[in-house]
Amino acid sequence: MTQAIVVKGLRKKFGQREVLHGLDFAVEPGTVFGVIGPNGAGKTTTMRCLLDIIRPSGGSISVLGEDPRQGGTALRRRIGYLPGELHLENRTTGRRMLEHFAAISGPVDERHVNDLADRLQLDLDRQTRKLSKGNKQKLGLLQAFMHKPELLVLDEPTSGLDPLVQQVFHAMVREAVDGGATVFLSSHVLSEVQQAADAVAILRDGDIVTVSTVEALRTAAVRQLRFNSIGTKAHDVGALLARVPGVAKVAVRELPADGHASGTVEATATLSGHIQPLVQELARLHLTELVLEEPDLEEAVLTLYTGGEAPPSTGNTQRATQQPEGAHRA
Ligand SMILES: Nc1ncnc2c1ncn2[C@@H]1O[C@H](COP(=O)(O)OP(=O)(O)OP(=O)(O)O)[C@@H](O)[C@H]1O
Repeated sequence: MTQAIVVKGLRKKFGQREVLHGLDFAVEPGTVFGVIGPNGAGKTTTMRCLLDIIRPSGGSISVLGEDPRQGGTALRRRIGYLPGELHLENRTTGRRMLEHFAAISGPVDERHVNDLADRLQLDLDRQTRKLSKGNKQKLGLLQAFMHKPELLVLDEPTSGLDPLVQQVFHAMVREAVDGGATVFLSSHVLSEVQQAADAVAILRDGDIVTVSTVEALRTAAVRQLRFNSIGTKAHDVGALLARVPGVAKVAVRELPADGHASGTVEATATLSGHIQPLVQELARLHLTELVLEEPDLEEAVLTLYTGGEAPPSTGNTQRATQQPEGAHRA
């Protein structure tokens, strides 16, 4: 099947300043692809190129099998777009505004619009100028989803939404994907995309640092490990931990007898990578306590933003994108 989006060597200059330095990525149809990166990384610029709102300075783009520069209105109708900053006409209602968008985007089932408005708890008959930031965002989402497009391009879709409405949004994304649509969304925080995305591209200063699954990020992230064991010398526990791949910062000590079984050894360490080798080694010990914390994915991504080592890319991703050659820059 044709990939929903293929981007090769995408460059964009504003004046003399290049802000996208040759992006490569591909998005499989029927998947959710998240782009995360700090402010100014180039997420919005990439999306605008996909929609032919701005023209690339180099490279090639294919969206739903077409060059956006050639696709015109027919291609645009197949796409639902939520811009980062939605400009609303002030003297109108949400409903009027949606009618105006529907005239551009093609036939829209009114019952579907009302259903989405109900789920998002959005009053379509209010004046748009009276809408709060969150309600404006809901209106933006509604205009992106209402014509059931094949591709949704969503710039920071959960921005300004409260947690309950974010859940509604995630359900809408799942339903769209179940119906065969592809979703390309951006965020500056991982927690917003990790729930929805099959694959995540991390963008930093106009370069893709890595394309990875959330699962791969989780595996690469650092977890804190702490356990107590009895019947083994501290030295032996230290030696055992040293054999486990991905274990670092090992500290072992024998605890004083008060409050603990005599000969209790406390160990702390960090683990990055797979858990199984650690579990195998720990099975040799007599543990009385064990804590392996959830990995801090935000921390893992921050490391990538600031120039740390990239996690393994998704050569093995089934539903999501392949790692295109040249896209990996550690
Ligand atoms: N029209 C423009 N003219 C000049 N520079 C621009 C223009 N649009 C974007 N830029 C610059 O391009 C870079 C990337 O901006 P972009 O808006 O794509 O980043 P972003 O990742 O979407 O960030 P944010 O989360 O803040 O929206 C920034 O340095 C920005 O200042």
